[in-house]
Amino acid sequence: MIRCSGLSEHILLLLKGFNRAFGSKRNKFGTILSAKELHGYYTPVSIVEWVRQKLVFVIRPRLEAALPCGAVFAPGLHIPTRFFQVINHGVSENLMNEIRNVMKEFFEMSDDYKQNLYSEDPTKKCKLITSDQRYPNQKPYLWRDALRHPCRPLEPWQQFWPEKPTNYRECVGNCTIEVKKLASRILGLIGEGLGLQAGYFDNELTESMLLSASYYPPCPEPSLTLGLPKHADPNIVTILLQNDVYGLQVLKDGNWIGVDPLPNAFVVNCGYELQIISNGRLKSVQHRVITNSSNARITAAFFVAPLEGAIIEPAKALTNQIHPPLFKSVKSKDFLTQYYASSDTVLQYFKA
Ligand SMILES: O=C(O)CCC(=O)C(=O)O
Ligand SMILES: [Fe+2]
Repeated sequence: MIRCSGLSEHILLLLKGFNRAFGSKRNKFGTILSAKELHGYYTPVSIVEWVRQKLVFVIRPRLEAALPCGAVFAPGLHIPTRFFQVINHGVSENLMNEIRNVMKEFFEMSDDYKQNLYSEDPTKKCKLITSDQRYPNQKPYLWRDALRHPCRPLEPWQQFWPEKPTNYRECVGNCTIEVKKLASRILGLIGEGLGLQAGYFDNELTESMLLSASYYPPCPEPSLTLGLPKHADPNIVTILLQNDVYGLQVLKDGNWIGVDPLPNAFVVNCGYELQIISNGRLKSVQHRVITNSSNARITAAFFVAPLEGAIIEPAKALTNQIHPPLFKSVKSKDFLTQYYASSDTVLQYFKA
């Protein structure tokens, strides 16, 4: 029987047993662990108080190119590594609330129901996973349940989505359509900023989408856990819906920077495959999720991704004698296989 990250005696004892091995400090947003602490799991190291800064660009009405997004991705400019949030993005507030509610209802359903969706089979595409099962082998302890399934193309997959809550399929289906439109607009701007032909991404490069909905319950020992460890996403772009609970952090110059939830905003970040296509001009940023002891955090990450057979390679328009391709061509499917084998070092395998 799974017990989805809800506290079991076992976990509580285990956590207490480690006696704050991270030795980390809290600020009002939860526990901040330094990069060094995370590399040396369980090794008490000096405490570094990370100052929380904003690393957030808000794209104002209708994502127009003249506004901050346009500036960030303007042609010819050095394009910095960025996470940004979009507001006024065209996805209705109602739909955003509905998806938050449906995810909350799903994760709060009985374990008996969720048991049917739970799987540890890495080849299974629609499944619920939980960190509970893997205690105590995780370093650090992860404190998250996640429901993952493809949501595009819709037809073959929708039948495997949860049947309950009863509006789950309709709500996620509608949200998928809207998020895809938003992703196309953002990628249109990114393409423009990179100097690519219009519609560069409107094809098999963005035809697939995976939903990963995460539930981070309150954790009695946030200093010993993470919701998600440090990682960078593999795909083209990720569009993330958060509830109002803080937890996402981005690694910038060795510091973890908090990404404040803005009401009804989506967080957008680029993945390694976009890094390859942009020939290194865009970077897939490392991020992680911290836990807190008082509020459940719920997010829905839509990973916009290529079809399995799509070829990922630096765009021809971005390479020449002065800027040779930095990466080899690779089928998206093979790239992902390598990512899941060694996510931190995956790009090294495809260096030209
Ligand atoms: O839940 C979050 O805030 C981030 C999720 C995430 O980074 C991921 O699923 O890759
Ligand atoms: Fe991520």
